[in-house]
Amino acid sequence: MTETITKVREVKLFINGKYVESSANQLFEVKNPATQEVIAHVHEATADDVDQAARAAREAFENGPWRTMPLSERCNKIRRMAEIIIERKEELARLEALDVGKPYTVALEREIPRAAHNLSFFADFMEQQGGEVYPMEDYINYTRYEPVGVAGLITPWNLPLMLTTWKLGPCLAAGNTAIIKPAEVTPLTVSLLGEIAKEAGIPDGVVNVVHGFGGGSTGEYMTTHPEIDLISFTGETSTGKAIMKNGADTLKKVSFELGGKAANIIFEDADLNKAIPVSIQAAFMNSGQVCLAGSRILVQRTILDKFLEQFKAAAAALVVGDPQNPTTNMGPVVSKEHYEKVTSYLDIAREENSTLIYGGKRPELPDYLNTGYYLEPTIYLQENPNARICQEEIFGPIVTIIPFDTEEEALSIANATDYGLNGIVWTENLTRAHRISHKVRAGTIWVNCWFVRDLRAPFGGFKKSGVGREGGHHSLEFFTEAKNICINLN
Ligand SMILES: NC(=O)C1=CN([C@@H]2O[C@H](COP(=O)(O)OP(=O)(O)OC[C@H]3O[C@@H](n4cnc5c(N)ncnc54)[C@H](O)[C@@H]3O)[C@@H](O)[C@H]2O)C=CC1
Ligand SMILES: O=C(O)/C=C/C=C(\O)C(=O)O
Repeated sequence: MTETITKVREVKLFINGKYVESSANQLFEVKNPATQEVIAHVHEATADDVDQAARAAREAFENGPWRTMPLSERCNKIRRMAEIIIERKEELARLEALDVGKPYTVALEREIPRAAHNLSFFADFMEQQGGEVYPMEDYINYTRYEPVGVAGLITPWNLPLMLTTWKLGPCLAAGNTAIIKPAEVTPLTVSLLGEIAKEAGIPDGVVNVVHGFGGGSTGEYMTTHPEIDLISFTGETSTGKAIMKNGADTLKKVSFELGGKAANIIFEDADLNKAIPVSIQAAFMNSGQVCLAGSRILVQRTILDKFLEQFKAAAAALVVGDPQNPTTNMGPVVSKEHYEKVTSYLDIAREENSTLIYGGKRPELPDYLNTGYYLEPTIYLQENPNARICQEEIFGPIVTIIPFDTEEEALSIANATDYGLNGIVWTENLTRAHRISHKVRAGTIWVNCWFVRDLRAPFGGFKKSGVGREGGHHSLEFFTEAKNICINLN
């Protein structure tokens, strides 16, 4: 292993253009999920530190040049951030693989480029925005979209740099200043965003990064701080509820992208040559730690045996191993706590009389990975769509296949969930594709594909999968205040 991988880093806060230490000298450890080795000592932001960050961000917003500089200048600096991310992409991908346990190749080829694109996309998109004009007989109204102020961006551990920049891009393009808090288990790549912003010429105080935990720690200090105007959050549904409650006293604007339990519906006329490999990705990409995962596979009974045979063979072909190895398809799950949660579903599945089709135990691995949080890609068959493994977000490499007979039954199972982030449909019948897409209650429906993203499109969840939408003008609306100006023409 290279020195970049094995060294233990000290990760500091980034406030007002400088790396600073925790004011209470509180540090916590971060471990490599593939080996349990300590990889970082991270400074935890106290209430005072969050206050410092909020003051710096407020000062940069009110009195700094950021929100008033020419739009092209602001957007050029954001695009420069994107370029720096690409210039540092191998380093960032190594860190993401080390911290999250995701395959290096996936981070390098997919997530880090997407992180850069999140920034450059919103810089370009912002520059293309027009306005609204409402003429009256003797008056004319026109609208301006002005930045809201100081934004708190709280992100999860599954796609750290990608999900943080997905919020940071529109936040900065609209002229806000930001305080970012990555998840405590995966702070490494996001901890570099402050210095990347500074190198790109973004003024001090505009991008601040704090580290720490959620309730009773940094996350809560942010959601209750009066100088933070809005919170954009991605993570668990119950955390979204806590943030909403904590943000109520200061009337924060909130946007939440929360959990999911997507139905991946495979009709008998599906092209299995396409459906199987994509469904494998949808089930096991990032060890199933994706809110968009197709974790409930609804298969029409007429093709069930064929599907099971091919799906099982494809799962068995996945290479589970060292995330840093370029041939690895699947690494460990992110942490001990999460491993315990995910593997508890093996017992639950057994108690619910689910049929184990594949996996269900630790894979055989080289000795140095023996302490890693590994689970084989695991497939269950379950006839009862109300079983816990069919209803709860496991967020790990466990997928459940649920048979159905008719289209109506498939729809009813697909919608019988508290979540509604996305759905997936496999059919060669165009009218059925549209019919099902209209009836599944979820924010994104992918037909004969999965995780295809156009950043202009709305992204977010129905029901308990979210509040608000991200993407294109939806993101910009969240990060701006609309102002109407009415001019008397006489
Ligand atoms: N995108 C998604 O849908 C994700 C869902 N999850 C689900 O959530 C479960 C727990 O994972 P966690 O990382 O613990 O997710 P989480 O929702 O608790 O954490 C996400 C972020 O929110 C922060 N946070 C937690 N509590 C907070 C609070 N009260 N106030 C402010 N910030 C707070 C965390 O420090 C982290 O930065 C997973 O097992 C998985 O089921 C986890 C990550 C992403
Ligand atoms: O493509 C995106 O913007 C987001 C993808 C995935 C998540 O939000 C998630 O897994 O949390």
